[in-house]
This record gives sequence, structure tokens and C-alpha cells, in this order.
Amino acid sequence: MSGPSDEDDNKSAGDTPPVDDNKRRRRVGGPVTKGGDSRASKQMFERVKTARGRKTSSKNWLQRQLNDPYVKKAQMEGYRSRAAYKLIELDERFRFIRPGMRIVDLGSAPGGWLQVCVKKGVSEVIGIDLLPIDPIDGATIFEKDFTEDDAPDMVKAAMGGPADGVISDLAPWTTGHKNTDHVRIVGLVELATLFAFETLKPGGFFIAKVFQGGAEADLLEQLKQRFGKVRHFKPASSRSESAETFLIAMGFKG
Ligand SMILES: C[S@@+](CC[C@H](N)C(=O)[O-])C[C@H]1O[C@@H](n2cnc3c(N)ncnc32)[C@H](O)[C@@H]1O
Repeated sequence: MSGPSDEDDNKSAGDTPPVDDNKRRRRVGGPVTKGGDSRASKQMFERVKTARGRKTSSKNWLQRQLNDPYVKKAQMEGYRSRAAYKLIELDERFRFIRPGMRIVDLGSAPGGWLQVCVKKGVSEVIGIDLLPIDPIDGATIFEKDFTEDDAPDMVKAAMGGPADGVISDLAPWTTGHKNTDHVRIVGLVELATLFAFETLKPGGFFIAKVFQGGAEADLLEQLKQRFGKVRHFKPASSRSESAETFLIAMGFKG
């Protein structure tokens, strides 16, 4: 195993680059300003100078982090990950989070989405991740694999009832083997969907990160049968070079 496949968002905003990420998906960073005056762009673009001995992929990761406006924003506003802005944007567009709700966040480390839910006044937010998460006031955290049989009941017991929403920013741990990783990604979203079917109350919503242009046809069909409305949306804070997009399913039929 080399680590979760989303190398941007499973780290806190000011975290160090991956130790050995040469098996991960590679993305090359870019300047803060797109287009416009090239001299100005050069001035604003922070280069990683101390690259001796550092792998190219680590250097690219660090350079991208240093020049990413959402990383800077997260540091300034106290969010643990730039991923927080994806949930903020999704909610601005679809308005699914409301005060007093019960929400389950699958794959929540380091906790950016949990922080957003707390800030929006949900009454119960449960975070589950394989990785440990530092405590967040107002959130209940389980260090656990959500695919374990007892996970749905455990979560419902902790919330005192079914969920108004299940949100998933899950990124599977990858092997570096393209086909294997694709199967893992698809499998994880399907398992998250089954988890949502088991834990949601009628009328509830399911938001999930998916890859390669959206949900697979079978999954999409299942979702359309069980939810009143199903959409795909890619927030501006999701890097354009990333294959991720988000699935928004609202109005669970039970
Ligand atoms: C991109 S990160 C989530 C970032 C988070 N939304 C935030 O705002 O900070 C994806 C997470 O999914 C977790 N994950 C992957 N498979 C999992 C599983 N089976 N059970 C629980 N968590 C899992 C990884 O450990 C990783 O921390």
C-alpha cells in the first residue's frame, strides 16, 4: 500500500510532502494567477528552491501546495484541509446542510469537512476514518473502517437515530497499479452508497466524491431509483487536473 490516493486533501493545510509518492497520481503545480501579465505571475509564483535530494514528485507537490490559494485560505481560516472548501461550495450550490441535522462523514481525516459541519450548526456529526483525527469540538470521531459490518449500527447508535445526510470524501489506499486502483475507487464508492442506504432517513441526502467523470452506470441507476434527484458537480476548489467530481443525491426514498 502506498497511501490514500488523494494526495492533496488527506493532509492538513500546512503538512509536509509525501515521503514516497512516486507511485501516486502525479499532478504538476501551476502559478497562482492563470494567464494575465506573465511578469506578475512569475513574481507571485513561489518556487521550491531547496530541491536537492528531493524526488521530483515531492518537489511538485510542495510547489503546488505553496502556490495553492485554497491551501493558503485554509491556513488563514483555520481549516485542516483545503478539502473543506469543496464541501462549502457544494453546500452553497445545493443547500443540503441545515442546523440541527445528523450527518455522517466517511473518510474524514484530517477533519476539514467535520469542521464545516460543526460551523454550520449540525447537531450531530460523526466522522469515520482509518486514520486518527485530532479531536474537534462538536464532532464524534471513530478511527475505523466504515466497511466493517458493525459500522452502520454503531453510527446510528452514536447519533441516536438515522442520518439526515451521509457525505463521503473517501480516497482509497492505492497500489500504483492502475487497474487495481480503479477497481478500488469504484468499490469504495459503492460501499459508501450501501452505507448510506442503511443509515439514511427518508428525505436524506448522500454526497460522494467519485472519479473519472462520475459514477459508474450501474451505481448511477441504483441511485436514481433510491433518490428523488441525482446530479454531478465539480467545485472550483477541486483541481481541474484531478479526475474527481462529486455526486449529489437528494431526497432518499428509503
Ligand atoms: C481525501 S481524505 C478526506 C479529507 C477530509 N474530507 C477533510 O476534509 O479533511 C480521504 C480519507 O479517506 C480515508 N479512507 C479510505 N478508505 C477508508 C475506509 N475504508 N474507512 C474509513 N476511511 C477511509 C483515508 O484514510 C483518507 O483519510
